[in-house]
Amino acid sequence: MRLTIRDLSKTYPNGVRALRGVDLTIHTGMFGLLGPNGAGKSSLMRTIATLQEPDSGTIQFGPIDVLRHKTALREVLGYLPQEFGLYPNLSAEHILDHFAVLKGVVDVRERRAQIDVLLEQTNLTNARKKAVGGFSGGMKQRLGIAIALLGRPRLIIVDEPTAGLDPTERHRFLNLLSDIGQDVVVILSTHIVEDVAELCPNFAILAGGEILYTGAPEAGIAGLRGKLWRRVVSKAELSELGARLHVISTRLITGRPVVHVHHPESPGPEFEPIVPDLEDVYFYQITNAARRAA
Ligand SMILES: Nc1ncnc2c1ncn2[C@@H]1O[C@H](COP(=O)(O)OP(=O)(O)OP(=O)(O)O)[C@@H](O)[C@H]1O
Repeated sequence: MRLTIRDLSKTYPNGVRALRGVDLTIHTGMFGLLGPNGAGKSSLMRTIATLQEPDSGTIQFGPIDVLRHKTALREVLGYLPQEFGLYPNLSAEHILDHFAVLKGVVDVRERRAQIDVLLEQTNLTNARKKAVGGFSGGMKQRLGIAIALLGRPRLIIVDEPTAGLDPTERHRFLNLLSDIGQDVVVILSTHIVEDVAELCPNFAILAGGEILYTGAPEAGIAGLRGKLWRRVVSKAELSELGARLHVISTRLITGRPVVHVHHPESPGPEFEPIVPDLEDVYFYQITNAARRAA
């Protein structure tokens, strides 16, 4: 199954252009959608999930024309939104049962079987009878993904699922996602570059409602090889450097600013070459778009 998005645009009534001619082709497996706050990620996820209408454009999932046949899409969709509420007094098992009915899993035995498998997969079997009000953030997210997986969806959308999770829970969640993403389309929307680097064979960078890059992480990294340089600078030098060179990021390392610069050859003897990573790809694309717009 393939998800094809063409020329998708959305302007909210307050004039914010959240999506500007988005084109994306997403194949089976894990696909990362990276972007800063306000990039338009949730707007895109909600539109694919048929929860809001675009102004123009098309979305095709396999044989389904998503914007015309919303019910057909919903039947194959598992969606974990950025924020979701759960009745605190109900048990995980009870909540899953409730959502399974809503998803159309009407046969009791089939429902029980799916719930057992999902509780096991999300490591919640021991907590199945506990009220979810007492669940940790990680447990709630795992229950969220279990709910999203009910009814065996073919398209799974998870919107910023690891925000607020501690490293152990984050890894547990990411491992779970990568297990799921073998034979279905999984879109992981996030502003955490590491999540994409660890999991996604393909990804896109969205900013200001536009796709800035789409491809494999390694291809993005290869495109920067030999063109990135670093230097420790004084705080006073920062703005002068920024005016002269394409500074893609500034990090404080033990309190001293270290700049990463994009340049076809060494910008000077004080600079040393660096091996690019996905974070550099992300910052390069974001700053490049800002420079084009300036
Ligand atoms: N219902 C709405 N009405 C008006 N503006 C909106 C609405 N929803 C989102 N926006 C605006 O559209 C832009 C894109 O927002 P969106 O939530 O899609 O981005 P995002 O990439 O998911 O951001 P975040 O990572 O902060 O959740 C932002 O400027 C946001 O303020």
